[in-house]
Amino acid sequence: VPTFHAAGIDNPAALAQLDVSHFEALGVKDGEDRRKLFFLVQRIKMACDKSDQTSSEVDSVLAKTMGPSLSLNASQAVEPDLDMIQSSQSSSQQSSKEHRQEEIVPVATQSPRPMRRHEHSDLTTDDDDVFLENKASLSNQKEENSKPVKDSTDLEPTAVSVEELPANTVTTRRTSRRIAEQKPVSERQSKLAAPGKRSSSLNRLSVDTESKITSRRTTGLGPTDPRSIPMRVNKRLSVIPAEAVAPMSPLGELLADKIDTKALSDLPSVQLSDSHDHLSVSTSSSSGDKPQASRQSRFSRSYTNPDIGRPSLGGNHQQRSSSMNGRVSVQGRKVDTSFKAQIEKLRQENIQEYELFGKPDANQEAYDDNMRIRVMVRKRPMSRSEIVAAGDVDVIHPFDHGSYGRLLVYNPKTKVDLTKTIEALSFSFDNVFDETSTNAQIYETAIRGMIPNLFDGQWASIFAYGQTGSGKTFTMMGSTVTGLSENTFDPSNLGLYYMAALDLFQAIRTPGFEHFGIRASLFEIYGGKLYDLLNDKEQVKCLEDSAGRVCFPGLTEHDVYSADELMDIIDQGSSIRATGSTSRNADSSRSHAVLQLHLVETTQNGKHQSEFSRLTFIDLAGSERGADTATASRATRLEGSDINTSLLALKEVIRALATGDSMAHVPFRGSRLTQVLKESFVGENSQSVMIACVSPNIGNVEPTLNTLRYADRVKERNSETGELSAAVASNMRRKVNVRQPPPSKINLMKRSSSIETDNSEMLEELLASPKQAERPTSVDIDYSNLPEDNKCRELANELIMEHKRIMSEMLAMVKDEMTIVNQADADHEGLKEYVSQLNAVHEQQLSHIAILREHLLAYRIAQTGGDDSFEDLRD
Ligand SMILES: Nc1ncnc2c1ncn2[C@@H]1O[C@H](COP(=O)(O)OP(=O)(O)OP(=O)(O)O)[C@@H](O)[C@H]1O
Repeated sequence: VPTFHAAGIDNPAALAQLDVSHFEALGVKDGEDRRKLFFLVQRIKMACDKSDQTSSEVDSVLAKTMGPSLSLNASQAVEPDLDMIQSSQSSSQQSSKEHRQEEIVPVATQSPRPMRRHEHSDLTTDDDDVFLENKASLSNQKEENSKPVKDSTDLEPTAVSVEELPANTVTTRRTSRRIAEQKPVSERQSKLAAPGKRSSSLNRLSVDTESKITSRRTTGLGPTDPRSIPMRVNKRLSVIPAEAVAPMSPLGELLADKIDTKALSDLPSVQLSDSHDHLSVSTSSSSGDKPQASRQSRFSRSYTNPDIGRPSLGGNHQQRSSSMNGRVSVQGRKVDTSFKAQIEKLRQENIQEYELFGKPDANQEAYDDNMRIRVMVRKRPMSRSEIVAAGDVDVIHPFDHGSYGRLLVYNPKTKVDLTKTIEALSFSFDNVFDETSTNAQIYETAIRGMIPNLFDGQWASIFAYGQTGSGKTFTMMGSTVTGLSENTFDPSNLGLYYMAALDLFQAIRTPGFEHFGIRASLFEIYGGKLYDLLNDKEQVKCLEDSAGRVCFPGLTEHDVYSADELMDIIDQGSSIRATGSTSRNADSSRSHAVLQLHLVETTQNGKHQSEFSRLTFIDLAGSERGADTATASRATRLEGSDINTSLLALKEVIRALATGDSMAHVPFRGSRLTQVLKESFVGENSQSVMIACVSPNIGNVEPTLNTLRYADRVKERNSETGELSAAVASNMRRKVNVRQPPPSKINLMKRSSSIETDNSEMLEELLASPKQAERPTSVDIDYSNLPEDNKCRELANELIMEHKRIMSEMLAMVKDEMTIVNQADADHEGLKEYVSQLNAVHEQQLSHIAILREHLLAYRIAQTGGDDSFEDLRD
């Protein structure tokens, strides 16, 4: 701080002009310190830009951020206020009586109005003290009060004669009559205190040094008018050395240590910003689903249009300009207050910060191929119709931080006073992809690494989730349904189906792996029923055998011998997939499409083929909101309800998978979708990738947020730091457990410049990596060898942990239930949907309770040796 002062940066406005690029020159080497300075400067700018506020607010911001010691030039901050008071006083004295009547409204009838500049004085009152200290004057007032007041024109202003006051006193302009009128004393005084309270920020740099001011009536009464109201005034810091007031804040000390005086003094002289926009730090949170404490983003800011809902700046503005040595010119400029302009400004700031502090290290290990569940978000480009309809306002801002990806959503808000603001909500995922990303990049990042694991007997599944029209089918199928159309062939945007098939066929042609073959089946789940898309939409059953394995009697499996052949049959099947129209997508997929690629192994005698592993792609139906289908037919709305139920169940299943909860208790029966996918999840080393697709335009911000919250629930990364939640972190990686020697070398086809990695290296690494310790699940623990006490303790711990987990699940479900019940309440037409949704919720709740009861009973049995009257309620 002294360094700043020495360098001539002696007021907050000047400090605000320090650009982040200066910090390094100032010798602030540490990235974290630069980040803090960056925020400090933003906040100072914010305060400076609030052009109808006094400079004291800037001091307040500084005081909050760095401690009072930064009020280097507090005297400067005071002077303008006194000037203002004086000028307002003199103008008051000269003004007409009518004018006074207009301005000075009796307290009792005073209506709320914007505070005038002269009222931002430093007055605070302490009701009790004033009351005690001024009994005499109060009794005089009572006498005065007892005199009838004829009408408001009787009121005369009590203005303070500034000339007669000592320096450093602050005055207020009020009528003694007004003060004394009708109100009890304490009430009056609290009214009087209001300006001081409202401008409490002005007092932040003050010390409680008492002085009295003496008011006198401008007309008739002498300087020692007994009716004058003495008040406690906070004397400004200008007369007190800053160091004497408060110790330097830790950040202030830090900066004082780190800033290089010489470098600072070499800085070019700074100019004041003339920006109108008001930058404020938003405390908004990104997700309604979970605790919000960690949700505030360091990028989260909001802009407010300063010109709406504010009193006119007028002369006060001029005052501010002069108080800043005349270097501010903030009047008369047209400010673009549109959402687009505000978002653009935020975007630039966030890019700047990302460049400085968030960019990943080039050497940073970005991808972990052994991640069990990977959640990624893909933003699609703006479509032409969106550009026309929404004016090209892009609200999604992805940032790649290497080991995780972050995404800001600029959520537009219009307040009741019509002020337009942007709230930036932050989310973190394993990876985020911007609108320039290609299917090839997504494949390379998340899917290619899973292919060798299939030859290890592991199952894998890939989901595309998102609002209708957000790009799920584009991601799965490619740029033109199959990606194979000659007209629009784009090798980087071939579908994930196709790219995976290329790798698989390449692998099974490798010598030593000829005994493997590929079969494909394609079906859709529509309205809780399964239809075979490769067999004229014949209905297929989904049954569980006695061993709990899910089978699909009637589902056709087709031998395929090349990627192109596979795409041909997918193309045929997709053409009969159920689609419908919603208000958002004229060709919306109304079903979940499931493509299963079975890796089959021929037995040694060559007669039998058995399934060795499976790669499943699920192109989920659009995650509809009620609003999307509000104008659609009843059948469409019923479809929507079924889709919602299955997606809800899927979320819970994937979450259970991510946290490593015992698969035995996962509510697979919550929906047909999860029942069908059970087999893909239960393998302890199975891997899943969720690709959440989002539309970038401002009109879709609400469904986009819903998609992100859905995806976020799976891993619950810290929205700001990207850190994984404890539950997920311990179960994040698959346990490498090679049962089958993988292909010694898979020569993967090179399809485009962006896919050139050879998987053989990855496989070798995988083989070399030590086998991870098995993490027993609750059902795996063998308690028989533990001493009784330990066993009980273990079980009690388990019970408590499980109880906590289930409580949080239940809370999330209650939220979902609230949405469901409110919808039903608002729309009695949709009762059938409501009943089916409620049923699904109950099924899940019951399954949670069953799990908890199991733990409870296990504990009780261990505790009592089985001799317990505890009722088994599970049935
Ligand atoms: N990454 C992208 N690049 C270019 N165009 C895209 C991209 N993603 C989607 N699109 C285009 O957006 C439109 C909608 O995409 P798509 O049909 O894949 O949405 P969807 O999420 O599958 O919708 P629904 O759930 O209703 O089936 C299509 O015209 C598609 O070509």
